[in-house]
Amino acid sequence: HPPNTWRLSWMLLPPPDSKHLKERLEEHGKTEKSQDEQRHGDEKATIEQEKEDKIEAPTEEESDDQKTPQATPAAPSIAVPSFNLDSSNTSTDPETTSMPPPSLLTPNSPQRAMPPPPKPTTKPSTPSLMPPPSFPAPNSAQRASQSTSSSLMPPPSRPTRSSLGVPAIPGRAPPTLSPAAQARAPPPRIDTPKSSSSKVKLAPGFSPLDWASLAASKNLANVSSFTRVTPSLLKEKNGRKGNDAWSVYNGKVYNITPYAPFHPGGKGELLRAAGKDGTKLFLEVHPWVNWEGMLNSCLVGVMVSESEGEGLDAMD
Ligand code: HEM
Repeated sequence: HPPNTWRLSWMLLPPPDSKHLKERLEEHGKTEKSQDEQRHGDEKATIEQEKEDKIEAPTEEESDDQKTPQATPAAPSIAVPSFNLDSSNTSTDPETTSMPPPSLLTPNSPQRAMPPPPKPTTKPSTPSLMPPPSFPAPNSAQRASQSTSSSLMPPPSRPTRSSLGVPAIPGRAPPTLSPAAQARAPPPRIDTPKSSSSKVKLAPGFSPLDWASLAASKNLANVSSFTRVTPSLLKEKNGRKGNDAWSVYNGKVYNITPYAPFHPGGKGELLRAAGKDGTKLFLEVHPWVNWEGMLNSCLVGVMVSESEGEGLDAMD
C-alpha cells in the first residue's frame, strides 16, 4: 500500500476492541504460530510468539487507553480494509466504511446533496472527501457586484433625449459620433451676451510684460523731485503742445505719457483723463486693475490746493 492509503485505512478501521477485529487477529495469530514452529524450531518460535502476542493481542486495559493499533513491520500480512478514491473495487464493508467516497455516489443519490467540486486548476496534494463549496454562488449578490465592478463591463449607457422626457426635434437629429469622438468633443457651449471689448491691438514691444520690465528699470515720472501739484499745474499737463500728460488717481499724480502706448484700452482712452482726475473713469472701466503697482515709476507727486502749492513753492 502507498503511505496515503495506509493512513486512510487506519483511520477507518474499527476500534481494536471490536469483536470483528479481535476474531480475525486471533485466527491469524494461530496460523502464524504453527507455521513458525514448524519452520524454526521451539526456541525461535517462543520468541516470535511472545512478540506477536504483545502486538496482536492487546489486553483489555491496553485497548481502552489505545484507540489506534500500532502499525509495525511485525504484522503486515493482515488484510487491511481500505478503499481507493480512484479504483472501483474498493471496500464497501459497512463496518469499516462510515461514508462512501463521492465517486461511489450516483448523481441521483439522496446522499449527494453537494454538487461535484469544480475542476481545480492545480492538483491538490491530498485527496479531499468533501467538495469545496463554490463561493460566491453563481447567482449571488456578491458575484453580481464583482461583475459590475469589472473593467470589462461597458459603462452605463448615457441618458437619451427621450429617456429624459424631452421630445425629439423633427429634422434635427444630433450627429452620430463615435464614443472616442464624443470623449474628445468640447463641452456644450453656453451662450452669454457678447461683451464688447474695447481692447486694442498693441504694437510689438508694448505688451504688459514689456511695460513691467520698462517700469522696473527706471523712473519714468520726468520730474526732478516729488512735486506738489496744484489744479492749475495739472491743467497744463494735458499731453498737448509737447507737454506730458498727467492724471490724478486717488490724490496721487502720475505721468501717464510713457504708459500710453502700453495701455490695453488704447492711447485715446487713457488720455481722456489727461490733465484731470481720472479716478472715476478708471473705476468705471476696470476697478480690478492695480494702478499703483503699474504706475509706481510714473509717480509725479500729490495734489494740493492752489494756495498750498504756491506757499510750498515759495518755501522751496
Ligand atoms: C493710468 C491709468 C490706467 C491704467 C494703468 C490702465 C490699465 C489698463 C489695463 C491693465 C487694462 C487691461 C484690463 C484687462 O485686460 O482686464 C485696461 C483696459 C482698458 N482701459 Fe485702462 N488703464 C488706465 C486708465 C484708463 C482710463 C482713464 C480709461 C478710460 C477713460 C481706460 C479705459 C480702458 C479700456 C476701455 C480698457 C479695455 C477694457 C476691455 O474692454 O477689456 N483706462 N486698462
